[in-house]
Amino acid sequence: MFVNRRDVQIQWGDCDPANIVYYPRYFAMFDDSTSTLFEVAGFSKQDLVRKYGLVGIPMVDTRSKFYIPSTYGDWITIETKIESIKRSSFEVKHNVYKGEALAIEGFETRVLVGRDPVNPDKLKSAPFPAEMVAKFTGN
Ligand SMILES: CC(C)(COP(=O)(O)OP(=O)(O)OC[C@H]1O[C@@H](n2cnc3c(N)ncnc32)[C@H](O)[C@@H]1OP(=O)(O)O)[C@@H](O)C(=O)NCCC(=O)NCCSC(=O)c1ccc(O)cc1
Repeated sequence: MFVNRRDVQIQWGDCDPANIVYYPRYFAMFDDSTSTLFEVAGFSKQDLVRKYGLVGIPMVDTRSKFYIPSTYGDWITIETKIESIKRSSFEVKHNVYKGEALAIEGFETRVLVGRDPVNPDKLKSAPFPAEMVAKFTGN
């Protein structure tokens, strides 16, 4: 299974008056982590558009579980992987570590989409290309 890890330093502007990270900031970090996962796996946004004729990977379901708070100056490590792929939809898992400790779990269901051939103003789910499945899952 393909995994990407990135270290993120919490900034002053990420925090609320209680000096802990305001939770929507984690969702923005998770979005960056999913984009980075695709990029590092060799599927940049430009590749999705130009090579595969896709438009993007919109979110259809997401949630998180928060165990340990962080504040400005802290470093966290976000570990991201695709846990499963169906036809066009896939499950992304983010594990956030503070040192060795699991601080947050993030869950996403996303869908690979292209333009609807009938109405190009609309998005339409698209099957996962086999080479992308192989890279992310090892199958
Ligand atoms: C994504 C869609 C275009 C797919 O619609 P359709 O083309 O009609 O496909 P379907 O309804 O058949 O569903 C396709 C698959 O998604 C699955 N699906 C659809 N909705 C859901 C939900 N809510 N949960 C779980 N799975 C779902 C469905 O089971 C199908 O699975 P597969 O068997 O693996 O193919 C449509 O569901 C949609 O527009 N949903 C709203 C998406 C949205 O507004 N999200 C929030 C903002 S987008 C965003 O944040 C973003 C991030 C990154 C980007 O690059 C782009 C956008």
